[in-house]
Parts: sequence; C-alpha cells; structure tokens
Amino acid sequence: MLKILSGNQVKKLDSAHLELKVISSFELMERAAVGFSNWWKSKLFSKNLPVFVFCGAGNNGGDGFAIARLLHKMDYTVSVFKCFEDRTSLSEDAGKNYALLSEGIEIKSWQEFDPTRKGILIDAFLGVGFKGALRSDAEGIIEKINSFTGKIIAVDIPSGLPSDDVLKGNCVRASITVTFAFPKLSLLFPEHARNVGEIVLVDIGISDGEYDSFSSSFFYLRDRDISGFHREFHRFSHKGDFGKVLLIGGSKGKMGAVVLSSKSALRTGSGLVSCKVDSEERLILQTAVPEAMCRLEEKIDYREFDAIGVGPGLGTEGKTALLEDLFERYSKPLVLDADAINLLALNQHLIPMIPKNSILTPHLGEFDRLLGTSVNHLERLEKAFLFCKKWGLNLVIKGANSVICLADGRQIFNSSGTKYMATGGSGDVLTGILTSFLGQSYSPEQALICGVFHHGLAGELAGKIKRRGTIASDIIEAIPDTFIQLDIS
Ligand SMILES: NC(=O)C1=CN([C@@H]2O[C@H](COP(=O)(O)OP(=O)(O)OC[C@H]3O[C@@H](n4cnc5c(N)ncnc54)[C@H](O)[C@@H]3O)[C@@H](O)[C@H]2O)[C@@H](O)CC1
Ligand SMILES: [K+]
Repeated sequence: MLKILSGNQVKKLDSAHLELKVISSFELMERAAVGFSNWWKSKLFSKNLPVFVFCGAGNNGGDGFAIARLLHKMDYTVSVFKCFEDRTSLSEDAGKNYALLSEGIEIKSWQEFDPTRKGILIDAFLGVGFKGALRSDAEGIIEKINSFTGKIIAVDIPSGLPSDDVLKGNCVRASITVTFAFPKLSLLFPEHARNVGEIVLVDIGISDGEYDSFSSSFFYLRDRDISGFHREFHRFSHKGDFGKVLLIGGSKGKMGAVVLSSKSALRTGSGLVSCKVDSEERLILQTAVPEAMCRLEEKIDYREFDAIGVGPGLGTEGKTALLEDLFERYSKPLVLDADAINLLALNQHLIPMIPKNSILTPHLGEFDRLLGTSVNHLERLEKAFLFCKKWGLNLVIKGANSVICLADGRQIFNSSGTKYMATGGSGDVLTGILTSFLGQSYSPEQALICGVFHHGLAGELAGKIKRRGTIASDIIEAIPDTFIQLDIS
C-alpha cells in the first residue's frame, strides 16, 4: 500500500530519492511532466482546443512549464500564463523549464487571460509548497482561474488547497487533479470534492521501499495491493472452507436490505448463507434469494457460524436485547452495520461488549450519530482513530474514498469506487461482502482491505454500463467480475 506523506515529508522523500537514484531534481520534474502528458495522450483531448497553462514561480509552476513544452510538442496550441511578476525569482528547476519553453508557445501574464475563451486550463500555480493564508495577488489569480468556464485540470493539487489540512480560504475548482507519486491527504476529504474532482495518480518512479523511513498512519489502497491479502483455495476446498455465515436483519418494510446482503455474501463466495429475519417476512427472503436459508428459532446457537453480519434492515425498535445477547454469546469479530450502529449510538454502554476486532461500517450520518458531529473530515479521522484504538475495533467510514480505520491506528483510503454507487442498498452489499470474507477465514484486516476494494470495483464495473441508473443489485451482479479483473481464483 502507498504511504500518504505530509507536504514536508514530500520534500525529504524527493531528496532521499535524488541521492539514491543519482537523478537530479530536474529529471524528477521531467518524469512528473512526462507522466502527466502520457495521461493526457490517453484522454485524447481534441487538438482544436487551445491549452492554457497557469504557472507559479515554484516547482509546481516548473511542472507546468515542462507540461506546456511537452503538449506543444504533441501539436497542441499552448499558452503559458505567468502567475508571478517579472522580477520574481523562480525556483531553480522552474527557471530551467521556463528557459526551455519553445518559440511557438505564447507567454502572457495571468491578468491577460480571457476566461470566456474555449479551451482547457491547466492549473500549475501552487502545489504542496503552498503555506499559510493566500497572499492577495494569489486570491486574484485563483478567482481568475475559477471564472474560466471550461475544464480545469490541476497539477498535483488544486492551487490554494493545503496538502494536509482542511481548506480555509479560496482554492481552484478543478474537474480533474493529476497528482504525483501518492494522493495528497486533503485530496481525499469529502468537503474538497468540488475542488479536486476526479483523482488521477501518476507514478514518478519512487519505489514503495523509499517510503519506509517515513512514518505515516495514512495509506492509499490500489488494485495491485489486493492479491496479497486474498486467501488461496485449492482443488480439495469444500463448501465448509468457504464459510457458513449468518446475516441478522430484515424487518417489515426493510427486507430488501438483508436480501441484498445475503446475495452479495453468496456472490463473494460464501458456502452457506443463513438469515435471521422477522418470521412473518421470511417469504420475501426465501423468494428473492432461494440459496439463502432462514433461521426462525428464537435462540440460535451463534457459535455454529464462521461469521455474522448484523444490522441491514434490522430496525431499532425492541432490538437492543438482540444485540446484547449476540455480544454475550458470540466472541468472533462481527460486522456491524446500519441499525446495529444506530443501536450502539443509542446504547453506548454496549460498545465495550462488542467482540474485539469487529468491523463497524457507518456512513457519514451513522458515524455522526455514533461519535458526534465533526467540523471536518480531519476531525472525523481523529475520532475514528481514538475510537478504534480505545475499543480494539475496526471501522469503515463509507463514502468516496472510504477510509478503513484499523484497530492498530492505520487509516487506509480506498481508491476504487464511483459516484454511481451513491444509491440505496450499496452499504448492505458491503456488509454481505465483509461477512463473507470473514466467514472464509480472512482476518478482519484482510476482509476489510479485500471487501472495501472489491465493493468499489464492483460499483465501477456496474457504473460503466449503467451509469446513473446503477442500483445495488447491479453492484452485486458485478462482484464475480471483480475477481476476474483482479485475477483472483
Ligand atoms: N515528489 C513530488 O511530489 C514532486 C513534486 N513536484 C512538484 O513540486 C511541487 C512542490 O514544489 P515547491 O515546493 O517548489 O512548492 P510550490 O510550487 O507548490 O509552491 C511554492 C510557491 O508557492 C508560493 N506560495 C507559498 N505560500 C503561498 C501563499 N500563502 N500565498 C501565495 N503564494 C504562496 C511561493 O511563493 C512559491 O512561489 C509539487 O506540488 C509538485 O507539483 C515535481 O516537480 C517533481 C516531484
Ligand atoms: K496546482
């Protein structure tokens, strides 16, 4: 997994890399610009659209000059808009790249930019070196950039966004951010979504090992990380190896939730799925999911099950005793979602009874109910960290770039997923996936890493076909394809 470093650590990482590989900082900047232009090539942007590159005086601006040069070479019509006075001294590498701008590239001051022009704007004004409050001239530049009506692509980070903190002032509103080496922490906060847009990660050749000497509790999960966390099954594996799981949920009017969870557990590979639902409602489940069994007895021996997921469609009325009884009679890690979390929010005295290493999967509303409202995502992450450490529990903060918060303090941002997953029942699908992996003897950490990633990937695959018409059932149907895509047998 990629470590997410702070802005200050980036500088140290760069110099360590430069020493180790004997490459100059200028070459590293060139790699970033080449990575950007390779991505640009893959997007097939029309050559009829002129490109406006806003460049600052630091290395972010240096990236911009190099990108301008490379795009000009690719036959785009490129103009550079300088976001600095003529007397300003540029960083060394920015200066070198400025001098390399070729003849066909128009160079103007940012004040001369006409924001009503058609084209694509590249924001290479400020990068991770931006500190403190914006200077007044910078405010004007950012307003000018934001008055542009076409597509804005940010280089490394939208100008004005602090790399490790929440936004306090003005900031470029990009529709795409092309970031180098690893996503900067603030790119992953929901409150910055309007500024960051889609995140594209460009590798600049810094190996995972070079991050080792930097401490960070934040990580970024990519597709290449997943296979190492999966369990291998063999020719003689039998139904029992794939786990016997129980889903507790489903009440009058809310049976769909447990239908979705049980289907997704089956699609994730569970050998046997049983459900404990309100008995009058059982026909809905048995018709919708014939592969699942209903357990209607009052006192189930929970120990029969390899894993249990509780909460989808459960309701809260009169269900506290059920939760308490479950905590008393089952000691393996549970998956707690939806109404199970709402019950915990209402009955905080039950929290110490939750089996250690269990997984809670709140969306932002459930998170706030459980741990109180937070002023921003940074505060939410801190609350999650303290909660997980204190109780020895794991938690997923669901949303774009869902965060897996582990009991040991690590917080892992997921890279898979799509806006099309913002649909009813999407969370129930995750509960089914996580319970299924736990039942297949995955550790909670393995189940979380694989489960959250596969869930996002299934959403992406479904979203590619169904776009805004994607529903939770489409995500379930795409689960098998995620195993194919990641080459997991
Ligand atoms: N490993 C990496 O991540 C690499 C980073 N590179 C680029 O280098 C950037 C970092 O470069 P630098 O450290 O030179 O910094 P930046 O270029 O991000 O920022 C420095 C500039 O911001 C201005 N500035 C700072 N605070 C300000 C404020 N409050 N108001 C107005 N202006 C302010 C400074 O005057 C200076 O001109 C990265 O974001 C990335 O684009 C790449 O070139 C190569 C590799
Ligand atoms: K920028």
